[in-house]
Amino acid sequence: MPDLNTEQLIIDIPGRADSTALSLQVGAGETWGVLGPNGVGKTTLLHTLAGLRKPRKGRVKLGTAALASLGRRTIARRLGVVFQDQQDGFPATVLETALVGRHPWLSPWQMETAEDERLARQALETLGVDHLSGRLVNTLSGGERQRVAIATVLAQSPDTWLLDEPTNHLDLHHQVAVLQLLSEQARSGRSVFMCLHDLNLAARWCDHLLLLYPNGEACWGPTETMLIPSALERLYDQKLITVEADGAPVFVPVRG
Ligand SMILES: Nc1ncnc2c1ncn2[C@@H]1O[C@H](COP(=O)(O)OP(=O)(O)OP(=O)(O)O)[C@@H](O)[C@H]1O
Repeated sequence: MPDLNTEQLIIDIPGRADSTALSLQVGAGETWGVLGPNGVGKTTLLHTLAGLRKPRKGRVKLGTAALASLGRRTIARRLGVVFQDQQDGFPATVLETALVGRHPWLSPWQMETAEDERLARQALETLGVDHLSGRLVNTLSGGERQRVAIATVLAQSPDTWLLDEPTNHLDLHHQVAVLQLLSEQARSGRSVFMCLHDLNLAARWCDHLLLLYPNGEACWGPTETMLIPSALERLYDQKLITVEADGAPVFVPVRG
């Protein structure tokens, strides 16, 4: 039984014709990458999968249940979302922010317990931002904020992770550390579905890819079947050179 699936899903982008209907089955243990050029609808898709936007057609299901039939708390226990450039509504410390990840597991008006704090601190430590726990999030660097956002979802402990550009703002070491963490989450039976701009990171870390083309076409499947240089060149309107490194293809843009 896939954790997250879509049935003939068409996302709603105002003023744009219907794109290819997406019937995706994101299984437990799988890591999916969504690739496509700017403005193609990656974020809109992620928001639709999170239940934050209504599909134009079709539906999203969590397990056997239609997402639209589930309450926000149930969804929040099962789906964790890392948004692109998350803006904080009010000033909060790093620890308070990570504790928000525990809220779906509390009953209304219940205060966080010592165990919630332990889990939040542990998540901050995993992302290497525990030394910042007393700092206001709005004083952090872009990469530090991104790691706090990921730690918050780690503290939430959902079955399914949805991430919009999780490597944004991260240096190379932290990009790899975050992708490694997401792979470990998948290995422990969770599912991971993320938008990525870096084709090579996606090729290396994702076992499934969804390609969204500007003309509304889409295709998806196991990564090795999606890494066809001509298809990737058409995706980005960019000539590529393919080389092999560490037993896997690496795509380098042609200069000029
Ligand atoms: N509320 C809205 N009203 C009108 N158009 C919108 C709205 N929200 C998004 N769009 C448009 O929908 C399209 C898809 O946007 P989306 O953010 O999903 O793209 P994306 O693939 O994530 O892009 P990027 O790679 O630049 O992050 C864009 O052309 C965007 O301008």
